Amino acid sequence: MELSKDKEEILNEIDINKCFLITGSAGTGKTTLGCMIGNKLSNKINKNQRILYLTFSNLAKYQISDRLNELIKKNVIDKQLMKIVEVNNYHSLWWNLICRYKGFLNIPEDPILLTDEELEIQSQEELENLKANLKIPSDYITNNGTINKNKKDSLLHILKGSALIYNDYGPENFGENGRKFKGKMDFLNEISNIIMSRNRKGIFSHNETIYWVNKLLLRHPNILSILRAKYPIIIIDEFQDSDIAQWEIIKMIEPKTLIAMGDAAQTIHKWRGADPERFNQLETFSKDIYKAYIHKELIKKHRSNIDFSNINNLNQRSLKINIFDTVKHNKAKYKTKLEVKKSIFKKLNSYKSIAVLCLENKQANEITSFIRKKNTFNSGGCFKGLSCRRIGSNYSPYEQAKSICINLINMKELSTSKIANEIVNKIFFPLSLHKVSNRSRKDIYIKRWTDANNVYTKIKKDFIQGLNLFIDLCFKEEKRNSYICDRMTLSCISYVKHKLIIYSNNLINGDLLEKRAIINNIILQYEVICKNKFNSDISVMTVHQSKGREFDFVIIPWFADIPWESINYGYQWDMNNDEHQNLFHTACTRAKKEVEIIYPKNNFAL
Ligand SMILES: Nc1ncnc2c1ncn2[C@@H]1O[C@H](COP(=O)(O)OP(=O)(O)OP(=O)(O)O)[C@@H](O)[C@H]1O
Repeated sequence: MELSKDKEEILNEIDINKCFLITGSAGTGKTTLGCMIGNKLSNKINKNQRILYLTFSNLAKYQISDRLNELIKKNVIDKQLMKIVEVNNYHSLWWNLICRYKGFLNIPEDPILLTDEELEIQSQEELENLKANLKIPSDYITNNGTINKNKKDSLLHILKGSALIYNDYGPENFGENGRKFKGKMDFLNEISNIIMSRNRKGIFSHNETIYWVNKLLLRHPNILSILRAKYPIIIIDEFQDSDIAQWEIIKMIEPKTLIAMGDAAQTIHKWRGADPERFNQLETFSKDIYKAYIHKELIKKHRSNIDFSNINNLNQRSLKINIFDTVKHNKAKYKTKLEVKKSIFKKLNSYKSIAVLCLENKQANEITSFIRKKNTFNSGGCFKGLSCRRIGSNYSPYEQAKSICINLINMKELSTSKIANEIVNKIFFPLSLHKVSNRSRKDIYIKRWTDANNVYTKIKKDFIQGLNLFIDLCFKEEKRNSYICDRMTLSCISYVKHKLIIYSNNLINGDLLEKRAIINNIILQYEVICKNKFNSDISVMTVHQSKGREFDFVIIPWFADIPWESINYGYQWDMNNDEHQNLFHTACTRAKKEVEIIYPKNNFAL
């Protein structure tokens, strides 16, 4: 890989005890450069230390691991780097710390993380209790005594954990979500107590983990020192999206060398506290700590020769439909889905990777089902069903299977029972296998726990039979979430199943490194097979989930200033809102070759 001059300069200058801010627009190679920086600094740490490559979400974590693998394959970086660099996201890092140091936090049980569904049920119940005890501020209650429908979501939102950090750092620092609670500190305090008592029983949601890590590090300087010693070098990707609480912890760790990378134009988490002001805060912080603070701007774009941030380079397709006419909204939706599928068919053979990027999950789910289904028309004729991946969905077997493999690589001990635990936890996360009492879960969860426990026991007794049971449960989960199991899904799961069986046979012989290499290979082959087998790689996701990814062809459906669902409900593109401008910019710049935007006549969002 040829290095542009700007990157060469950075790699020459990079050294320990320095703080770097590397900015650059989409596709200028920030993530790639982060991997190379890790490579350059790898000889500056000892064998017990790690370079922490920190990012935002699970999906972004996989992106970085993929990039590392790619660069190893191209011999740009050393393959030993996989063992030196720990790629992690904020949430997992916090969660690992809580699990490891639970005793210091007075958390008696083995802590468990609630699933989204569990958290929803739990917070609904807590909201009802608050209402029954007249603890909800009057402006949330309507004249007939019910909770205001529009405000209910924000109440549930703080009950799901955010109240703790709003209470600690001030709600005004957490974007639109937090600002709704400005001036309501007593109420936030009340909710924080509810959440804390839930946490003290060992039950958590991701949202409050950062609060506990903050307390842990403030109260136990020795733990902070351990962390500081373990991660002398921290590289942060997508720095523009970190919130104040995340930034405070990085400042506390105060790594010897800090490298932050970002692009203000891709700030898409303002609604929850992201702020490009972080760039200035980094500079201020670095002054007293580091030998040097260096800001570099990457200029050369590698992803594409076309500037997709320029509206003139986008193909715009107006649907012959006027939403305010006699036409039903459902018909508008149907036409959009049809248009998306038509575009995919047209480009299937020209482009290797195609992505449909939506504003919201619901839209992405509907489009996924439509693409996977066979569609027949009244006028005769039909569209056949196509395999496509729904990236970002919690239970997508494709992502599940891949994350299982990645987790296997990261496992310190490799034993059958570890693998069993890992697999079961992935699917039935967070139902802790030994700790869940019948009283602590509703019937449906007890049922799922029983299923999980069966897989666990089976895998320990007979690995292959256990895996079969696991695969069956994957399908069951897939159906529960009403995604159609298509050829791609089936093929992915059975491929991983097959490879895991081979892997289990290898468990008997070979050393740890060899085993890790085997799994590493599985992931690479898995990706290649999926792409080759289905000749085109079609994925559907939200724009948020597409962060850091790239595709030959990007389709943005329903780029309209009215919501997808109906004109009174749902989420709509609002290009007067700078966060939406950034989202649109992020979506368009995922493309390497072509972008197509589809919208109903007269409702183009720009
Ligand atoms: N020095 C280089 N030479 C050639 N190609 C490169 C180079 N650096 C990066 N690329 C390629 O350019 C593309 C974009 O790189 P990368 O994802 O690292 O950019 P980025 O700045 O992190 O993008 P984004 O901000 O959109 O996430 C990738 O396909 C990568 O392989």
